[in-house]
Amino acid sequence: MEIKSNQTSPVLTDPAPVNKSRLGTYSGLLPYPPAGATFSSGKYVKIPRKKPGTLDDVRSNGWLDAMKSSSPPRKKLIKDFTVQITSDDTDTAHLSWMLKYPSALHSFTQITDYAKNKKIAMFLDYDGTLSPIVDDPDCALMSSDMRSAVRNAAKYVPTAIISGRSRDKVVYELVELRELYYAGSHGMDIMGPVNHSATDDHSNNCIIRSTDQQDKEVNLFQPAKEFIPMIDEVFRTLVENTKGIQGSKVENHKFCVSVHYRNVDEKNWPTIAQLVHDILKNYPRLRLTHGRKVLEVRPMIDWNKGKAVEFLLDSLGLSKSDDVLPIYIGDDKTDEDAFKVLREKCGGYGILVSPVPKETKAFYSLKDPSEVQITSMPLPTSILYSGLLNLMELCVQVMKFLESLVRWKNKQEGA
Ligand SMILES: O=P(O)(O)OC[C@H]1O[C@H](O[C@H]2O[C@H](CO)[C@@H](O)[C@H](O)[C@H]2O)[C@H](O)[C@@H](O)[C@@H]1O
Repeated sequence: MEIKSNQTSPVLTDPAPVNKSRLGTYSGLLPYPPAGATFSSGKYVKIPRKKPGTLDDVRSNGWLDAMKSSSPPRKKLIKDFTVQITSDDTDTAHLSWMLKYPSALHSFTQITDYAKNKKIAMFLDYDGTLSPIVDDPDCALMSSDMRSAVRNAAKYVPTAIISGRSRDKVVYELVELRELYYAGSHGMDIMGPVNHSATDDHSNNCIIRSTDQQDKEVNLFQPAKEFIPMIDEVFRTLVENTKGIQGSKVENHKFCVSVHYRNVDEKNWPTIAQLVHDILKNYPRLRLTHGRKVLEVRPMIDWNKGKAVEFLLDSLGLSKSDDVLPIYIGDDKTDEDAFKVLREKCGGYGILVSPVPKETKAFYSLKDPSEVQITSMPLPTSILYSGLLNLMELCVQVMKFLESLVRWKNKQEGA
């Protein structure tokens, strides 16, 4: 991947035709459909509001369906999961899914055989991968064992965390490991290594040469920098307007905003969806994506976790060789962009962390292995146990994978 020196921005920040000359072509960026709008610079209380829409808006554009399918409510999942595991149909469906996306742990030898004589680069998502999905996003902590596993992996292979959260939150509050590279806000805020052989990267105005806390030279890449005031404005509007919706939570990730509805009564989902929809009408340069019980508002730029992987591989000097094996572990829709890049462009492996079969661009999967144990328990106990296991076990599998990798690397280097 090359950064062209004659460009001012790698990002499609303004789709209006008059600004086309500002559009960069970072790694073949393609424009999003024109939105033809300008930045609103007013304070959130002064935003000229378009007429609020009707709930039909969010029904007809599919938002509600996407919200309902964005990870089933935990109790329902556990119940279905527990009841269904005795069913032959589910077993068959699951087995055929596992044939398509085999367990990364069971296939570990196959992976390492392929990795022999290659440089591995490890990319990890945070929520649902390194920490279990919990009701309160502020309580999604990674265990100290997981932290050690990630730290050890980073001793052997360059390791980066690519999260939807703000980079600062992930680095300073959640992960706290200085030896990693980080991309926050779904890849729109990257702190990565300086690739001295890439001579022209610093001429791109989205890249700022900086130093990290250990005074190490780093590159800061923020392709949506000009959206910061807009995102802040939308954040404050959303906080204000969702005040009355019990259980809702809005997070500001600097380059994107998350509107959580995990703890909102399902009968109020249409209201929260419509509210976000109405606000977005005032910001045609922002778009919405769906995560796990979360609506994510982000700039309409052609940048995602997949592009972030490409950018980091390039920064690491690992983008142009066949002897590189990038591995990406993630659980969410936004991770699919990275799985796709690995599968189609980088010759790497995506690993999907999921308790249920899902369509994915990943190559391998990591799934809760505890279902066999819990069938033998009486139903209420099994529901309780599977709840606890479900929360923790997926992350434990990720940890086991990282530990296996470290043991293998260790052995290789000792050999
Ligand atoms: O890319 P990620 O690191 O996976 O971040 C995606 C979102 O993760 C967080 O929300 C999700 O996890 C929460 C804690 O388990 C959960 O309560 C929520 O329902 C999930 O959507 C984070 O709070 C979001 O801002 C991220 O976008």
